[in-house]
Amino acid sequence: MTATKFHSFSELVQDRTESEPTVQLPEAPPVAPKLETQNLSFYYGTNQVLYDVSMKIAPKSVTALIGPSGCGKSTFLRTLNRMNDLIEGTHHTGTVLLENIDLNAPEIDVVALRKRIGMVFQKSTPFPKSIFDNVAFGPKISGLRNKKILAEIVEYSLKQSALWDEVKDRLNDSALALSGGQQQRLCVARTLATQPDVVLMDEPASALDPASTSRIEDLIFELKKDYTIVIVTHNMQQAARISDQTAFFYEGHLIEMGPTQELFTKPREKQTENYITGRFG
Ligand SMILES: Nc1ncnc2c1ncn2[C@@H]1O[C@H](COP(=O)(O)OP(=O)(O)OP(=O)(O)O)[C@@H](O)[C@H]1O
Repeated sequence: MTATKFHSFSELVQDRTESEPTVQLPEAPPVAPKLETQNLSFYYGTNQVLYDVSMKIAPKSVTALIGPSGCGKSTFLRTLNRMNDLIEGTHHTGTVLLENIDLNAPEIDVVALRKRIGMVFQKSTPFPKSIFDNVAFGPKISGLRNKKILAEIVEYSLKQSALWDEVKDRLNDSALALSGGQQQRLCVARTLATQPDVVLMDEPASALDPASTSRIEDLIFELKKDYTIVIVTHNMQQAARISDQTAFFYEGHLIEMGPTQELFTKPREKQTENYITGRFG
């Protein structure tokens, strides 16, 4: 009887590689980014506030932008749907791409662009109109007049923004009678009514009480099934709770970006670590 020869694990691996050619599994195809910035710099007059920011944002994900006050998070967010165009004396260098299309190319229709990349602001700003008319506003100014379709869009958008059950019996009441948290969800509905693929949110919960904040966070989590979401937040716990990836900005530079859990537990850069451990900011 021949004695069995025991191998160490590394020998076994070696034996195997020597005797059989290894089969390379094909790599999973990379997901094309929904949005991408390449070497994006931004200036208010001569004041440069973003420096060579290159970022890729995956579709149907939540990306949180964090960093101390004044580091350029909101400015960066606004470059993603050209909201900065509305501020006089600004300019940028570098490129912003939506599905590989240059957003700043001369042929881009900015109004159409802002429908595809909608925005929700820090303070909810419903119009002094009915709940229905607030949500129907975008489709109406796009020329939609069919009442049945408008009603469907309003219902769909209010359902997606988790407000429908609370308002379905009073769609003709003034939007200004809603609570702060409801008004913010109404503003989300108003944005969704224009059927965007991307929703940008600039501190959407900062003016809300904890219960309303939690509803907005749940809503963001639900919305990422259908939309790509980029959110500016001062609240690191919020970023950790709701985002798939987090980007840390400091003094206009993108210091680090990665999967949220990794960035919060194993930051690669010292500045990120100092910020998330509360040493500054
Ligand atoms: N409209 C503007 N005109 C001139 N400078 C501006 C304007 N908006 C922002 N800035 C400047 O650009 C820099 C970045 O501001 P930004 O608001 O993008 O930062 P932030 O990280 O979002 O800050 P915060 O967290 O306080 O909102 C700051 O120095 C700010 O003063």
